[in-house]
Amino acid sequence: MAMIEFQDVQKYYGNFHALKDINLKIEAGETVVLIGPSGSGKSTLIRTVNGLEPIQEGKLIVNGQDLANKKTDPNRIRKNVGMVFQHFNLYANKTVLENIMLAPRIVLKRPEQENKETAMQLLDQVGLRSQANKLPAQLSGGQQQRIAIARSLAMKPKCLLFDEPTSALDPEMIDDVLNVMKEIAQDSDMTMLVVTHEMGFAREVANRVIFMDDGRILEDDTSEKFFNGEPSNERARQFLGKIITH
Ligand SMILES: Nc1ncnc2c1ncn2[C@@H]1O[C@H](COP(=O)(O)OP(=O)(O)OP(=O)(O)O)[C@@H](O)[C@H]1O
Repeated sequence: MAMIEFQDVQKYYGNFHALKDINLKIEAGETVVLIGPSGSGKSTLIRTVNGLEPIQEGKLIVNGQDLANKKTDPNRIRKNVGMVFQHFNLYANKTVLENIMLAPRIVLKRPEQENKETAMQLLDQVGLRSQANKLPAQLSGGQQQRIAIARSLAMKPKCLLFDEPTSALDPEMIDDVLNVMKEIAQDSDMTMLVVTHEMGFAREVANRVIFMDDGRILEDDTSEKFFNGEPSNERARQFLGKIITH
């Protein structure tokens, strides 16, 4: 069974039709990059996957559960589906270590010693062990985002969603975050769905590239075909031309 499956999904904000006829299947272990112009529905789509935005029509099956079914508890989905946001969303008054240990302690009831060991291993993985006792505000944006990724990984999710994880960062911080994401994609069997404008990452790391415009998926290709061939959709071609020349 696919990790994520949209079947004829429609999403409205009031009268505004934000996601139109979405059909999409993402298999476990895939790394999929979602691109498209501002306002095309990328964030909305990714936020439906862990129930942050409800859908109005269709089926959305994530890790075997249908989010369109009112009986499905989004918290059960979120145990297995982590999310990394543009603005990190760390707890400002808790240390780095506490940020990472909090959800496993409360949600998974992970024993304290094991929880701490896992958190320290994750800090090693993102290169920030020495920052364990700092508060988020004492770190750079790039460091905070790597902590946010470690925090998501601490729940041992099957799937990670990234919503423009580098777009709030100074250019010199971006590669550190992308490198952590690349390692996760290459060294684990995590399913990753990433909204990003970083085409180098898309080209190098993604299996698939999905192009959205005006609430619709207009192109869904292997990254090889998307970047080396030509997207068959005219708007996708124009978009690609613009971002690669700028
Ligand atoms: N909470 C909301 N209420 C009403 N309209 C919304 C809401 N969130 C998003 N929208 C609208 O839905 C459309 C899609 O927005 P979304 O944020 O998903 O696009 P996006 O492709 O992620 O854009 P960007 O690249 O600028 O972040 C936009 O027209 C936006 O104004």
